Amino acid sequence: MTVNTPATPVSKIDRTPVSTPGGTKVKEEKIVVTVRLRPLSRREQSLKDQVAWECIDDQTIVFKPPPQDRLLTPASYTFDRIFGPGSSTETVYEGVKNVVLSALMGINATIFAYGQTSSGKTYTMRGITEKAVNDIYTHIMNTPERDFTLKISGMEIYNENVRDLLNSDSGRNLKLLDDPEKGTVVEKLVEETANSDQHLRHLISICEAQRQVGETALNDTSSRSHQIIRLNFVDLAGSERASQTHADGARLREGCHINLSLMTLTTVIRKLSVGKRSGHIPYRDSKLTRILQHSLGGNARTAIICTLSPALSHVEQSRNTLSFATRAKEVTNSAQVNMVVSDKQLVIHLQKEVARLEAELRTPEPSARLDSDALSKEKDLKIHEMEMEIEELKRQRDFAQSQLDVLRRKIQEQPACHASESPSPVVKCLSFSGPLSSKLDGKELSHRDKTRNTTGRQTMRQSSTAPFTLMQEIRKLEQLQEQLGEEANRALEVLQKEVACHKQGNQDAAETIAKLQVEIREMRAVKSVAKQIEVGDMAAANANRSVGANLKEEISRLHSQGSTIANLEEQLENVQKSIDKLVLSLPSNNEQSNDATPKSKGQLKKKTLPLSSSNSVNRQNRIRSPCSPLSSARDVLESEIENKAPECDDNKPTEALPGSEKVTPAKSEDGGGDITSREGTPCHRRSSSVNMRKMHKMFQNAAEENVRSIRAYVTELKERVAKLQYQKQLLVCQVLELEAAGYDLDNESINEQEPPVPWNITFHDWRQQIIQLWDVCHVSIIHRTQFYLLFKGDPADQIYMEVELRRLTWLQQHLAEVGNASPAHFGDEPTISLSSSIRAVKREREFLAKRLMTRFTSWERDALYIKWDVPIDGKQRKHQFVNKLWTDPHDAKHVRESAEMVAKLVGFCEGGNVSKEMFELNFALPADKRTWILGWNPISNLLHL
Ligand SMILES: Nc1ncnc2c1ncn2[C@@H]1O[C@H](COP(=O)(O)OP(=O)(O)OP(=O)(O)O)[C@@H](O)[C@H]1O
Repeated sequence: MTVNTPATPVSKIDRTPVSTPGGTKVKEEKIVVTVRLRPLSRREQSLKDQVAWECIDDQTIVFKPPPQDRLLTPASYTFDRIFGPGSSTETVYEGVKNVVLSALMGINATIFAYGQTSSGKTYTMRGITEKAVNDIYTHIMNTPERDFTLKISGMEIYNENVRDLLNSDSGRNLKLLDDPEKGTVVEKLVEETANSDQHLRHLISICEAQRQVGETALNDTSSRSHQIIRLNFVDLAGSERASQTHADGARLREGCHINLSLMTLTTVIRKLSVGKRSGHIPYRDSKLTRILQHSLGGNARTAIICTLSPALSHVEQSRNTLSFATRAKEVTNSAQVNMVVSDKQLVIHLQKEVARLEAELRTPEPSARLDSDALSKEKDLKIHEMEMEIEELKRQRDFAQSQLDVLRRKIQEQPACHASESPSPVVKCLSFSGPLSSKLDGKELSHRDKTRNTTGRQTMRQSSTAPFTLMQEIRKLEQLQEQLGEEANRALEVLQKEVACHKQGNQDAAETIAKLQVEIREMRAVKSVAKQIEVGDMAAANANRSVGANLKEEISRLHSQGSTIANLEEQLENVQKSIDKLVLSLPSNNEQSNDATPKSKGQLKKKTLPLSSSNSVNRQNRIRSPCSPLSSARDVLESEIENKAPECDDNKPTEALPGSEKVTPAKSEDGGGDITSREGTPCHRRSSSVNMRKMHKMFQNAAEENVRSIRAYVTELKERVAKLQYQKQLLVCQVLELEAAGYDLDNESINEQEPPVPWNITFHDWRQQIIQLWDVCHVSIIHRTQFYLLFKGDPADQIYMEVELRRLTWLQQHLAEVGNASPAHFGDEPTISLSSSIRAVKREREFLAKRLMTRFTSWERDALYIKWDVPIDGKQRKHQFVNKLWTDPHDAKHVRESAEMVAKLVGFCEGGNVSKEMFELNFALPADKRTWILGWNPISNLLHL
């Protein structure tokens, strides 16, 4: 519920304090956070769910796990007020009443309910609204000396579209505009004047009736949109898990939007809770946070009512809600009295304002200077914002990764039979089937190695999960993938708008733009196909069939999706290329230099480099996703190995970029032409002193800059989609291996599992196996070097280690089968034989010998020969030297030193400029033997050996 004081725009008062009877003192205060625990619902009771929460006093709520759930730890939380299952809505209202009533003193006030679906938000907000209307009208009646005009507007945000609840004819997607005076406004939103409390109630009931409501498994009348009644009453849609709501089709899509905007709300709250050092606050990432901006850390008093279900089955969601509430407690708002002025005061104030504007018009120069200062500040701000955005993206990625690790650990700790409802982590399990040859090319794995191998495999098999857990994993990953898809769509929408802006007055780029638009359209088409497949199949999988049968279906379904997703990646790649081309072809790059100090040719060239907002982003742009058939990693590797000057110089200062001077383009939500300012930036006064030409140029620069940031975003998305796809593939392989190992997929019973082996032990075990397999399979020594230096035991690397071990084991088996026979063929492509591998390694050594001559001085070489026991007067010492590298897999020191030496020779910096993701993991199912054998990028090809 948000109550804005009518009449004077808030932002104006923010900038220009006037003396008012209430004063303009800014009062800093924390958001009021209360929690309401509802009783067990009938549905929960019928499912024999248990109460897991207890309100031990007015401010403390405690999680009490039932005795049988020993793994769950008790926890206690404290808030401004806690309302137990027996509390009436009237009592809950008392907890927030002060905030509501402050609206009558001229202060913006917002009350909103937050909680998972079916936790009681609508139930609570209805009551709060009713009570607030009563109190507001009581106050109006008791203050006859003043005239009150009460206006009401109602909107809902449904699937990121804003809809007017009081005017159903206004269309399904109202635009959000950045009004320099009022902040974010919803275009064409109807404001009705309420004549009486009855009329107000009637208008509120119209809003209620218009709102999107749908049935889910958890709530028969689940709100599918966020409702904001500006008077205003905010009722958010609840966060939800598809696994629990059994949502599919439209419901699932709604759920994604709901979760996305709630995620942004959470991010905003989290950042605000850290205080000033949190930097950029991503209000603009969702319409909900954009509209509620004033209520979140701004000029408003805000109360949040967090609603909880007491059920044990929802404990995780309840904990999330409470952690949101804990963060929210730390957020400080700066509420101030907006406007309680008499007409006389208003006239005086307006006269002063007119005088000030007249003075400004008479002296245009200083004001122009002011503008330019403001612009330069904005430029810095924009750069800072972008850096923060990148930080945030990285944080999200790391967070996802750490979540994955936590889940992994959890599943290892839990007996698999507990995994039925809770989300299951991706469990890495390897179980090898089929006979493995231990004899290759005269090299035998020692008895110790064989034992170790067996132990390792047993360990991996013990950590195998039950099939149904794997299936849940697949589902979860698919949901994540769909969310990413939605994000990609949003990025593309923004991109399309930017492209539309470029169209004007940028004829050279017209062709590229047209192509880009076609690509964007195509990409959307691909995505929707992918989505249809997913949604349709998820519904099918919901049928109550045996887990084994479902798993098999999942596998064939994932197979059928493979090409669609590859297509999607390809399209993303194309979009990215076109953006690059577009940026390169922008005429303003040259125009801008006319304005500034003349620059050298080299500097001008740098200006056309694609995207250089940060080193890491640039690097990502050069990275191909791990499981993609396309690879730009190849380019990276080439440039690094050959020490070519890279095309993009990450370290160049951003001053070289066009568009670093910042004014956010004047545009509305759909790319229209209003002149606007960005949130958090000072508003621009319209003044005759503004140099239109300069403005135009700045707008164009800002638009270009946006295109660049979108490009970075697309890159990030691409990487995330790829990783997800990769994890999915891994799961499928696990299922196949379970099957191959004779696991009865139709039988859900799970063998007793032994305690999990700590990752560091597993890591050393796997790495040793990998090193030995490299040796017996004669794997590229450059590849060994890269791999060895990159993967040093970080739990996040488990997936790479696993794939490598899996691939090498297969390769070992394959080489044992083909032996020294001439290369077998799969289709038209020759595959690897032992002799071809040996030849390839030999060529690599020759290449390294050459590098030895160019990379080291003769003095350094002599020192190396002594260290590596190469006779000082021997022949072909360089060859003798390189032939000693990577020859003893059992000597850890030798392995490490070999890796370091090869890294120096080829120019890899340890842990530095080589990214893990650059490994082109053509992770294919064992059935597709060709790609499986080729596995990692055949590095010798890159070196043209
Ligand atoms: N405090 C309460 N006491 C009794 N019943 C409640 C309480 N809170 C909620 N309920 C009941 O629980 C059900 C779900 O509540 P409600 O629709 O308000 O949830 P919600 O959080 O708004 O869900 P959604 O996000 O799906 O819209 C309703 O039937 C409602 O009547």
